[in-house]
Amino acid sequence: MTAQPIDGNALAAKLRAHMATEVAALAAQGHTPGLTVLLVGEDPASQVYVRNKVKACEAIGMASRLERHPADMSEAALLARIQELNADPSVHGILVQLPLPKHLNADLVIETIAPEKDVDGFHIASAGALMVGQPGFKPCTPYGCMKMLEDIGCNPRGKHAVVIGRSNIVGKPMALLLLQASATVTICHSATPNLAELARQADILVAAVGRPRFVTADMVKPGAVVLDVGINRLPDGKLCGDVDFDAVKDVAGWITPVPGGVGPMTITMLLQNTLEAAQRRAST
Ligand SMILES: Nc1nc(=O)c2c([nH]1)NC[C@@H]1CN(c3ccc(C(=O)N[C@@H](CCC(=O)O)C(=O)O)cc3)C=[N+]21
Repeated sequence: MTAQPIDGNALAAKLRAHMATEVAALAAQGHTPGLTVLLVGEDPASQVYVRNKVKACEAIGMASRLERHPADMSEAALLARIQELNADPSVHGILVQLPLPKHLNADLVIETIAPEKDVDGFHIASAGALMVGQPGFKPCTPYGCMKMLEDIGCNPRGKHAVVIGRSNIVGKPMALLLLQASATVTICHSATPNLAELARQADILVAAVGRPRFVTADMVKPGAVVLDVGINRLPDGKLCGDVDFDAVKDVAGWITPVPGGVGPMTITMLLQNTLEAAQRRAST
């Protein structure tokens, strides 16, 4: 059996084309959706990601601003800048690129973003809303994974979903979204003794571990949907997921590649959240 690839670039393009029409409608009313990305320091990977986000905004007609700040920016200055952006009506979404330099308290920085502009979905208010099923911004990577399931016609209801990883930005919100969609959810992590055995029971397997090719073919149930959230840079410079794609593709029913899978969907859902922030603002 050969798995069908889930083309994140194609789905992203389809969703972005639809969003572009909504952006144009808002712009015509004088509410061009605006995203401001704050980059502190010069981490080379962050530079690339941030540029991709800004380009993606511009491609669908959104206004995006990239603010670069020096690596030694003080916490007080960063918090003050976020407060200014909170008060700026032309800014609908604020994204502070992570990781931040060590001297900055990332939790405090994120909690300073106004929840209605938290398009990353990282604020405690967004996490809490997701936890109790109230409206709020969903973290972009798990949100994008849910869109991919929808696109291939995979309804999680009654399925066993296994999430490997328990981070606040992927594993935990992914599990909550799957639970909300009525899956039976298992979360595995580094202290799970029978991780391979649990993974093998998954109808939907989400790998968010951060270790290249962690999920091997023997950990996958034949026909399962495998979503690979990992973006690992190998010593040769190539990108590689958390799933051993070449082996797992012969077992799974569906599989996301890396690159070209979940990554482009993460950026797409950032655009979606920014669009929603602008729509809410325009209707008040
Ligand atoms: N506040 C904040 N929000 C984030 O969403 C955030 C962040 N900080 N810090 C860094 C990570 C990383 N991240 C990626 C998103 C898309 C791709 C992506 O589209 N990757 C392409 C490949 C790009 C390449 O070739 O390098 C793909 O998978 O096809 C990658 C990485 C968002 N992050």
